[in-house]
Amino acid sequence: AVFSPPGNPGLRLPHSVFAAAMHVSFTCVAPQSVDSLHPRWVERPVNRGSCNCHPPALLPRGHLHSGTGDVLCFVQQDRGKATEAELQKRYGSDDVIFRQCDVTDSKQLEVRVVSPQGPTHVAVRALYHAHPLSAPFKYSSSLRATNVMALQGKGVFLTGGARGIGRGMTEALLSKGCRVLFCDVLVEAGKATEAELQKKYGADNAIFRQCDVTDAEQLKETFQAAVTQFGAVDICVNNAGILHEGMLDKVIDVNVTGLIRGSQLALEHMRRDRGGRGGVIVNVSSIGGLAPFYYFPIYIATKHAIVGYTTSWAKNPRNSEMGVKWRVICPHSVKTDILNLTDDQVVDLTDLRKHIQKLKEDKIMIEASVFAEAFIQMMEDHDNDGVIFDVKTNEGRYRRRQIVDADGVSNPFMCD
Ligand SMILES: NC(=O)C1=CN([C@@H]2O[C@H](COP(=O)(O)OP(=O)(O)OC[C@H]3O[C@@H](n4cnc5c(N)ncnc54)[C@H](O)[C@@H]3O)[C@@H](O)[C@H]2O)C=CC1
Ligand SMILES: CCCCCC(=O)/C=C/C=C\C/C=C\C/C=C\CCCC(=O)O
Repeated sequence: AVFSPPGNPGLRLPHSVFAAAMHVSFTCVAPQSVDSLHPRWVERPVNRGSCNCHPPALLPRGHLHSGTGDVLCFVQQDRGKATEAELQKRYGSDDVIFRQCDVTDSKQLEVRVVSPQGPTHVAVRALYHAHPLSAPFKYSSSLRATNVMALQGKGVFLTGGARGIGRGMTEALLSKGCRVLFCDVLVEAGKATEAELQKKYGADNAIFRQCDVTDAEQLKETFQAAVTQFGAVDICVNNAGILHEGMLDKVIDVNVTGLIRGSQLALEHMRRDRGGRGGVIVNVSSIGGLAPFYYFPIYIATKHAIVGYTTSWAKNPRNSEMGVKWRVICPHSVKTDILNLTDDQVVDLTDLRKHIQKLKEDKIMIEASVFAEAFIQMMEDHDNDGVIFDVKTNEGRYRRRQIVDADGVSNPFMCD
């Protein structure tokens, strides 16, 4: 079942109704400028057996899927082999495979573009077609039976976005075509981030509002501002958090109460059974929400609370009726300002500093941008209820690790 879009008779796209019934997702990529005109793109046409068609060497790492076998085919044997070697080093030899194949030869395509991993993959018929406006243009259908959530055009509300992980996630979401209203108590940093992001993604798409998540009224107004701005909030990321063992009430107010209020606002707004259009609520916990660490017991307690709260909602049997998904993220260590700790903030700063130093030396501590890439993969991979993801250090990708419980925990996702 195929149709050709008006004005582009050479393109044959699968009919979406059939695609949904078969649990197969199809992607059509229409590069127009930078990447497509890059000389390497022209020289190295790629036909990936997954959902994008950019040359891998130019792709941000987060765009490459992991785990279940991407098959690349190139016409040129030597270039294909070099790319395979480069990608296998990064993603493992089972994950990326090169086959020489001319996609204009349908026999070759069917026979060669089959993963040796067998039955989970099927050969795809890819169409290779010169786009009249730019460089070679092609599309391929996905080898994977995953349900990809399109982020393009989604309205996002995110707390604690002026810097660090929140800023990283904001920028990553914008780069996927989301429109983000992010808030923070840090006005100067918030405005500076807003100015930078607006330059890149447009003034209507990246919006900063000053807001303290511990102030229920302010939080409600700021959430409402996002709804007004975007028409609806589809994704709510409760990320704001602090670490200070000397400030019991404040830490609980920000990390737990503020996050729960943010989740409640989002749930009420998104619920399909109450007129909303559904959505995803993402709460930022920590690896310290899953295990004890003696340096900051109060902080750890709040992060356990976040896991408990979010996973309890994730277990609600009415989630599909409400159209709301719950995600809890548990990073290990990400290079941000939260690391700039003073003596009164933790139990044993001298010892903790040694650990932090070691994490840096061992390259276990990751950049916020790398973390954000994996976050995007988690968001796009929409069939992942009950799955734990881990993020391989500084590789910016996640790997499905373990089904926790079929109807249980949504997505703790750990940077280990
Ligand atoms: N960096 C790391 O290694 C890890 C961080 N996390 C969590 O990630 C989240 C983000 O932290 P980072 O980016 O690392 O730290 P960060 O300190 O750079 O960012 C936190 C942001 O939240 C904002 N914020 C704090 N209190 C607020 C309030 N009352 N209202 C609104 N905004 C407020 C801060 O101003 C800041 O911009 C936090 O929830 C943190 O607990 C979790 C595990 C590891
Ligand atoms: C290992 C606890 C991680 C908690 C991460 C977190 O939510 C916030 C951390 C803020 C500052 C310190 C950052 C990282 C290092 C922390 C602990 C190192 C301990 C390593 C270990 O014992 O495995």
